[in-house]
Amino acid sequence: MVEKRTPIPVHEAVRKVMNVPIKQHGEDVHLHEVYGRTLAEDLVATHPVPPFDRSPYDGFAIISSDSTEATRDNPITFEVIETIGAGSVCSKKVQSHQAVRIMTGAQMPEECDAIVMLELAQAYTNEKGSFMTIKRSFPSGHNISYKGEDVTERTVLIEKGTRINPGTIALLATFGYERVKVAKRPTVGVFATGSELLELGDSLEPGKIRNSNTHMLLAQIERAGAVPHYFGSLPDEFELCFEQVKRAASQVDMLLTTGGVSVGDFDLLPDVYEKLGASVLFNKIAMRPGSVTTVAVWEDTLLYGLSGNPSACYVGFELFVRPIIRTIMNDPLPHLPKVKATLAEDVPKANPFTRFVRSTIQYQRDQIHVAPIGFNKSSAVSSLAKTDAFMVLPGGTRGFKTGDKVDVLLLETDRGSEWPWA
Ligand SMILES: Nc1nc2c(c(=O)[nH]1)N[C@H]1C(S)=C(S)[C@@H](COP(=O)(O)OP(=O)(O)OC[C@H]3O[C@@H](n4cnc5c(N)ncnc54)[C@H](O)[C@@H]3O)O[C@H]1N2
Ligand code: MOO
Ligand SMILES: [Mg+2]
Repeated sequence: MVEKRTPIPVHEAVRKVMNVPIKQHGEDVHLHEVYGRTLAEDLVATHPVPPFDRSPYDGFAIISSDSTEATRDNPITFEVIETIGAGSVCSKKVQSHQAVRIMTGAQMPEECDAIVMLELAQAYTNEKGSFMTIKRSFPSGHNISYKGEDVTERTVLIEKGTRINPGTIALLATFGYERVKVAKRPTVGVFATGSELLELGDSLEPGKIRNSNTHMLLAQIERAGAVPHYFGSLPDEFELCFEQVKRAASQVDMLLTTGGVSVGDFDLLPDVYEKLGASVLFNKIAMRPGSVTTVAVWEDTLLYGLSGNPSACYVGFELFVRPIIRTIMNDPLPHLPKVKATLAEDVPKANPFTRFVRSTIQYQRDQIHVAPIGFNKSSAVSSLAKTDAFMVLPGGTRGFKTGDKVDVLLLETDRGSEWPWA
């Protein structure tokens, strides 16, 4: 008798996976290597930015009250006592009707409270020294970039779990972080299973196909931010699969296999999980593709039996593996982000299971349009190359029409979502 499996709803399957206890670790990494990683602790401002009042222009620093009477008909002259560029500080005490020639970024002389741009002053030198004349008044605070105007001390600037982008790196550098505490990336092992599989350099033979899934998965693992570890391909031989899976599982945080999880004579993963004594969370989900996706826990390792069918394998990864990787990396938004989009063409075929249609999105004026990509069977590999979103069509008997609003899960974005499931 073929084993009868009971499908569970997608959201329940995701919840079961998310409930598995995971361990989060941090590590110190050089600033030049943290792009794309996630912060393992809040980034707090250790000093104000800028750290001192400074000039935002090349100009003259003055005491503003000296300029009050200045007009076109009553120009006022200042003695220029020093010139300072960014990085230098004024060495003299500025007296009434004195000015300091100051460049952008240089610290304000203590006594001064306004900056006159070079263009608004007439500078000259004679035997008595250097001078400049202005023909209008400047209020106190004119053209000053104040200490702390960008960032005040002790503000939490970026929360733990944020993915580090170039802007984050600028901020980290501002506060002198040479090494940054980031979330340790989990290592995710990958095995292909299937006696039909050829490797990349092999020529086609009757009945055989090249293994595409594991190479795709290695890239999906990287896209999710984890470290892929490729263990190779296994033929459909039970003892070998059992030994190899057992050995590999103890070396990684998660182990993915593709193929061999359905009910066929050579689908060996269910028996591997049984012999290991792994606890199987589910082995059938009410979704297409990827209904056979199986997840088991063995010791501290999550074992994913992803489908051998390429599209099913791809979807299974994004729905069930990605959020765990992101969670291990402290991401508070570990799931694929969900948006509403307008269907750009009819999707007539109904299905009782929730469908994740490999799709492409287009931003048109104020709307997102979504269209399925070509051949959309579970076995399809061609449609994956152009996939940047999954259209989520709830199970039921009806098809969907052009113009319908549908849910879409976005794949090509760093920013995730909280819980996209109803
Ligand atoms: N009687 C039933 N048959 C099947 C059922 C079922 O419920 N009852 N489920 C079907 C569904 S749905 C799927 S999906 C597949 C899942 O099959 P498996 O996960 O067991 O995978 P395999 O049988 O090993 O292979 C399926 C298919 O994928 C190709 N494959 C496998 N590995 C790779 C790889 N690394 N790269 C590219 N392609 C791969 C393999 O050659 C097969 O064509 O089962 C249905 N059957
Ligand atoms: O697991 Mo299958 O992919 O639903 O066609
Ligand atoms: Mg099979």
